[in-house]
Amino acid sequence: MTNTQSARPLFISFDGIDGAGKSTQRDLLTQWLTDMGHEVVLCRDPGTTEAGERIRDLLLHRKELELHPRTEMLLYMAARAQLVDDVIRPAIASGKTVLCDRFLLANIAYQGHASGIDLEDVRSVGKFTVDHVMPDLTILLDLPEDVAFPRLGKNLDRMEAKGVAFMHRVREGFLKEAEVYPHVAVIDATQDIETIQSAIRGAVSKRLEELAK
Ligand SMILES: Nc1ncnc2c1ncn2[C@@H]1O[C@H](COP(=O)(O)OP(=O)(O)O)[C@@H](O)[C@H]1O
Ligand SMILES: Cc1cn([C@H]2C[C@H](O)[C@@H](COP(=O)(O)OP(=O)(O)O)O2)c(=O)[nH]c1=O
Repeated sequence: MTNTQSARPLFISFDGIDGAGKSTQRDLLTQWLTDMGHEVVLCRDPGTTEAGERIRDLLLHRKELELHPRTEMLLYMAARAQLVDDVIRPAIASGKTVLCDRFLLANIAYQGHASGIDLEDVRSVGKFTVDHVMPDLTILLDLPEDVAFPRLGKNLDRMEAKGVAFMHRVREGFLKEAEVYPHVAVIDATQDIETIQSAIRGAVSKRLEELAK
């Protein structure tokens, strides 16, 4: 692979159930991509923009507010629309590589598969929301909920507080979606941090090669 090919800008999202190790792996991948010549922009969904961070606070930390599943789904979408327009699209346009903690796939798994919103509704609002900006690659960190849950500590946010049975449905949802959602690499996240990172680097290299063709 030439340097030009390896530094081709990419949009990569990380997903998986809570406690899967997304932030740990994203930080390690940032280092590797930076060494390869990528200018990396980090973001999180929901969040990153000022509006998005306020929506995130409402969604995850204002647990006293009752949110209907449709409201919740739309708030995640609203935060994402702002993130796409303010951060992701401009970063891609200026040749930067974007690593995003979660993206549309999480909406489909959490609010669709696990909370019961019609999947076609989530997909169609999602299509409108991302407005053609989709990840080149989604890293899906897969592990059983009873391994991930104890990693979460005591202060559970609104989604984590839904419990282990909910996380089981989220995991099943992610795995089903991996068969239809574009360019998902499912990585066994029960392994040690270095082994997972090397599997992720393998998936990124493979995708870079495909895109260079
Ligand atoms: N492969 C792993 N094995 C064991 N513990 C891990 C692994 N990856 C991450 N952790 C730990 O699990 C916790 C959650 O990891 P984090 O990267 O914050 O996950 P997420 O961003 O998916 O919530 C952290 O304490 C982290 O050190
Ligand atoms: C993007 C997105 C996230 N979520 C949930 C998944 C997580 O529980 C939560 C975001 O938290 P997360 O990204 O796991 O951050 P942290 O590591 O700080 O807890 O929001 C949805 O339910 N739908 C969505 O569309």
